[in-house]
Amino acid sequence: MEALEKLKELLPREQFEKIKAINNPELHAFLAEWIEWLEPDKVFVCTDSPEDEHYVRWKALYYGEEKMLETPNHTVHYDNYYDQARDKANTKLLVPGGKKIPFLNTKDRDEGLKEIKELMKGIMRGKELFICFFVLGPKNSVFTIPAVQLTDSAYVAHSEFILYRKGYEEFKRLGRNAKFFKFVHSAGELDERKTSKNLDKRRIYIDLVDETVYSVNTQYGGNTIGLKKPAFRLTIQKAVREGWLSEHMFLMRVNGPNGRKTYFTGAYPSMCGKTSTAMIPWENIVGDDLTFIIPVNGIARGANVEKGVFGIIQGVNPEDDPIIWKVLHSPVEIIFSNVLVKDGKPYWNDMGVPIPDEGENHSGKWWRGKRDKEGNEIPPSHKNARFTVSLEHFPNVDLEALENPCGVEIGGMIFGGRDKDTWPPVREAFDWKHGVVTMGAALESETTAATLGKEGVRAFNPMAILDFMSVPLGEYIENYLKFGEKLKKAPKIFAVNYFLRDENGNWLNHKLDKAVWLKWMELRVHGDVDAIETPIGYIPKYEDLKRLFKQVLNKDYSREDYEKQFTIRVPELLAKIERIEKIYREQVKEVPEELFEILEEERKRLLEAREKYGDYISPFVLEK
Ligand SMILES: Nc1nc2c(ncn2[C@@H]2O[C@H](COP(=O)(O)OP(=O)(O)OP(=O)(O)O)[C@@H](O)[C@H]2O)c(=O)[nH]1
Ligand SMILES: O=C([O-])CC(=O)C(=O)O
Ligand SMILES: [Mn+2]
Repeated sequence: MEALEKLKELLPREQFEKIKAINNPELHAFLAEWIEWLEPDKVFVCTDSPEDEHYVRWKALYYGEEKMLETPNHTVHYDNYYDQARDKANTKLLVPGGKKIPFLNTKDRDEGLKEIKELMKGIMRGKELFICFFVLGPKNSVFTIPAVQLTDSAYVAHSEFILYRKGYEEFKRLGRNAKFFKFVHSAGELDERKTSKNLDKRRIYIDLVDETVYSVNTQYGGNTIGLKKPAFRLTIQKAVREGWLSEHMFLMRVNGPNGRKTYFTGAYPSMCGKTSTAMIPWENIVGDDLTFIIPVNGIARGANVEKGVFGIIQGVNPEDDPIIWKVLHSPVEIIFSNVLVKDGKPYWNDMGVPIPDEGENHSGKWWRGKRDKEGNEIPPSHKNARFTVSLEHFPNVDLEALENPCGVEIGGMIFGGRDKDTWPPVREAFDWKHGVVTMGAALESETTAATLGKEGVRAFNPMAILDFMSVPLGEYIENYLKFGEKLKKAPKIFAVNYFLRDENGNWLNHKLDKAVWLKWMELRVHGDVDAIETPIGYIPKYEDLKRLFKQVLNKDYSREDYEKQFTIRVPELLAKIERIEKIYREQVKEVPEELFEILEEERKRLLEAREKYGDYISPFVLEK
């Protein structure tokens, strides 16, 4: 039977008409196949109308996946206690023959599709299926990628309305020409708290051939929100094939002297400061997690893939994050997830105000001192508890940049991670390739609560993207190196480290110091300040930072602090090169030879410097 005829049988008239209005046989076939397979009791097709969005929002409450809070438009959602982060082990790339690719979790495509189909057969009995259309990137632009989401979670659909641009009209406009991504999600059976129950059958399978992602028996956003991390695997593959960049990066405007606007991207692993950097007072946010960068007439132009924030709430306090704090306390549409709720108010760890001793949280009824099955004390909120809100509600959003179909010109690209002892707080690469290799491809960071598993382990995480990598790493890096050659003027590359510690484990920097590093980088993009040449790139001069600390933070910055922070730590840097080289030689294997040459040059520079100045080199010595 023809797909459209089948859909006519499967759907009530009103819903069918909405699908019929999109002239795309591939879409019809996909929907007919899956609606029949999932066996929902009810189907709702979302158009771009405010009524349809409202319907989804309402259903999240009606089905109990979200609850109302006291402030209008605020809701809370809980994920299962053991479903609080991305499940790396059960997230697999389906590739023909199950080809083993270093650092990628692959599975035979046929086997994977068979397994996921069996898990999903009839899984929506008794439930309502939401069919939603969105686009990645600004509408009607070189960045736009349409996507269709099927989900039985009104919470997931609701989150997507907050985070992505609506795409029903775009599907209608494109008709048969739409090349689109597909996402099929089911939260599976729910318990009495409306959280996914069958976590042993949690699976996130990415079909790279058919550009479709399946996610089942989970609700946590990182596993389920199709257009976020599931789509990211697909866009990385697409970007590498087509010669552009799809990155785990914030996008922000740094305001220079005399009204100058300079745009930066920044790639830091999950929970390592993208949101807190892009939200820093003084500057303007465009995006906080995912950026597309496309070469247009020799210029690298960037756009936010999303239009909202799925941000970490722990630690958000009125002093360090005044803007987020204010938005979280205003009556705009927000979903709080996995926070403590007492008398209709949300609370979270380290919020800088007193927190009640009991209430409801991700563990159910909670009291201070409560322990879980493993004997661990349960904090008020989960470390990976988050808030979901549209960027339009932030007073610091750069709306023009967010909506510009041509994106914005990227002046600088930053890499950073959780590194307690090796990299200085900020430095600039000698050139594109030096930055790509020694800052991007060599990135390491300690693991965090954004993924299930042990925290605080130093791990190789090139470009902060390893969790999402979907092509062989060597190909990804080659694409990066070549990208620079397509540009008349390549963005400057920088590396930052917010997480340096002293011998006693104390942070060497305050959370707001990054405001100064940003201003310095902005000046460097335009050649407005000199810098000190070191074996690992250019670092700031003390006088410039002293002036900027005063100007930006109204703080005195001492020579001692500067020296401690910017000392070139030769043994640690050499050890890092050893580790990275070994990983690329022995594990990744197929890598452009250039990567090894660039690492070798850096090693040589470090060895020569050690000969001259010793293991720990003060920046004042190098300045001379
Ligand atoms: N010590 C220290 N911690 C910081 C700093 N900046 C951010 N953090 C911590 O980093 C964590 C938050 O990182 P986010 O900015 O929300 O993370 P993100 O990179 O946006 O992560 P995802 O949304 O998971 O991709 C919190 O635990 C912050 O306290 C800093 O300058 N110093
Ligand atoms: O995708 C998520 O779960 C949230 C996020 O940004 C990340 O983990 O990098
Ligand atoms: Mn992220």
